[in-house]
Amino acid sequence: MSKPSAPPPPAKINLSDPQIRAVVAGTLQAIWKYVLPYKGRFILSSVLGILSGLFNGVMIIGFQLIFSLVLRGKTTTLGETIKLPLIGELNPAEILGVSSDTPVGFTGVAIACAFIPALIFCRGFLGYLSSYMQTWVTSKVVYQIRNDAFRSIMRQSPGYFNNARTGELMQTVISQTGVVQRNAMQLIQTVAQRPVSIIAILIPLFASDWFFTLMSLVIFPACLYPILRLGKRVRKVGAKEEYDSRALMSSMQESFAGIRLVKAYGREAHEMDRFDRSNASMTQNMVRWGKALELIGPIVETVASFGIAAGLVYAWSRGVEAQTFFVLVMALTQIYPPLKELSRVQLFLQKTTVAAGMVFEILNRQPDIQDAPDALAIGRSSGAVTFKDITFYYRDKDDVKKDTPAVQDINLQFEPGKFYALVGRSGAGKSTLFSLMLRFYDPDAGSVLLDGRDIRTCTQHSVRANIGIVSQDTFLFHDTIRENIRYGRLDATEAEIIAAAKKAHAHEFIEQISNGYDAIVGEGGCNLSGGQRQRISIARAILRDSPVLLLDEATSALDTESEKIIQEAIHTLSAGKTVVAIAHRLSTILEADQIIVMEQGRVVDRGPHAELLARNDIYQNLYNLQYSSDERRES
Ligand SMILES: Nc1ncnc2c1ncn2[C@@H]1O[C@H](COP(=O)(O)OP(=O)(O)OP(=O)(O)O)[C@@H](O)[C@H]1O
Repeated sequence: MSKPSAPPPPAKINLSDPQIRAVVAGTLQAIWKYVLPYKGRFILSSVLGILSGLFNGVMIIGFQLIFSLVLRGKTTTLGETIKLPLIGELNPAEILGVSSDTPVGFTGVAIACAFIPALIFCRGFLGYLSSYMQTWVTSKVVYQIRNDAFRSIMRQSPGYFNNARTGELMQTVISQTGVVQRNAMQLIQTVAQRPVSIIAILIPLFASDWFFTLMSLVIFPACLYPILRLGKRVRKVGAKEEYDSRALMSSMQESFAGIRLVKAYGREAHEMDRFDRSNASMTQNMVRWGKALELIGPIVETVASFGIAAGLVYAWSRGVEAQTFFVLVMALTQIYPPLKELSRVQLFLQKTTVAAGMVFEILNRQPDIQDAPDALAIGRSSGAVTFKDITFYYRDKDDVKKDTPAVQDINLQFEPGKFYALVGRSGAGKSTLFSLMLRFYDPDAGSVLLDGRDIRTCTQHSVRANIGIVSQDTFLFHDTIRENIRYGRLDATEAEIIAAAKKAHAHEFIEQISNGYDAIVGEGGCNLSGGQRQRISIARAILRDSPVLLLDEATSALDTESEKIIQEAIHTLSAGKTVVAIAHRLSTILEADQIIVMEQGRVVDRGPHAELLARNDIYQNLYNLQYSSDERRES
């Protein structure tokens, strides 16, 4: 197992670079497409957010009014005018229609003070509604993105999975979409609401005392320098975290998938070390990211506090009233959180872009094999398969052809209902012919025909519906035996499933194990023997009942009893079908209507066993190496 090789972290995001700006804009546009179906709620959440931002201004004016009524001392009367930002002078006695010498009194103070929780509640409730709506929208968006990402991966042709790492794909679908959600939401809140909050606070502040406000805010540019420097560090580490978590997921997935190998070789400690290295690196980066991110806040606040200290000196020199100063300072502290968040916009943008980049790379990836626009959905074929002048090269992950073709100049005709055995040394190209027949790859030259029709002109689904496969590496899902058999035809009835199991000689052993058809087979079918797994996969293929059957015989010899049962099951399965078998058993070869001998990607001979044995050196060698022991065993 190699070290996880996730792609290197993307280059840092510098928004002054037009190319990067285009990438960021593209990413946001792509996300926006997903938001569009929920634009009503999205707009509502933004409006609520803006309202809660605007409410900050109302709160400041309200507080100024309350403090003026309460903090002027016990002798204050309702007739004393109060100066409010934006509104100007106001006489409470006139408004309330009472005499100007009416004292504010305890009742007045109590009523005024009761407005404080009311104002705070209103702002909080508006904020809550807006956040809830945003969570709703972003959750729906991420739900859709996650589904589409999984669909896009499932649509990819098998060649893609030769180079992709399962753990990385899983991490992208699950974690990166989560990162997109969290950061995109933060981004929306920050960009849509925070400026409104800041402006809503600034307006009454300037109206109240423009000089004081201006002086207090002058120091903010001074904050920018350390923030920019820190932002740079965070960006670097933030990008690496995504890379690390992909490596971690990959390492974990490989350890679990290969658990039997790990145990058999006693490599638990080695795997733990491997995991620990990735985990330690990720943790270290997360701590660094958190440290840098959290430092930004205190730095902003510390620098801003100098402004407050200077403001106090100014208030003393200008004789600003205590209540006015109190409200001014309170309002200024209200500005800092949204300003702090605004200073993080670039960081959230960075994280969103990096994560969304990975997700959209999967979403936008076109499968190598696609149905033609006018592809025909064919029905049940007669089972005639033709390979016409086929040459095919495998490609590496950069889509570069290998030097030598896997198969070359292949001309074969498989007639309906006949049985063909493919023989040849390892690497001769037998499995590649199966892959081409299933259209896992398109040939570089020539064509595969089903009932005389080029399979590239048919939908992949309809072609594959005509082909069944029983392979030596039987895959069973971690589910019941029943569901594993039903996978061959999802609408099969219970009776059909049992009938298929009977034909596959699986019914007897299924009945004997506890829970029968409801027994869980374990991951990859680990609760069953190799022979039992084979029989379930044969039952699945029987249920599929396709006119063409591809058989990849197990290389490892099963015990004679199991082998006999499986042979019988395959016999039943093969009846009336075109069968192409990669033969590892002499009995299969002897039964074949035609044996096809392959060598280095070419068909070098074909014919019945006796003829080939008499005339073909390659076949003789193969026979002596591979099959003569079967003959001895059988005799
Ligand atoms: N996914 C792949 N990517 C690149 N090369 C491949 C791939 N699969 C097979 N090959 C190469 O193509 C050639 C034919 O391989 P193929 O698997 O078809 O042989 P085979 O006859 O089925 O062998 P075996 O009996 O061992 O399964 C070999 O040289 C092999 O290395």
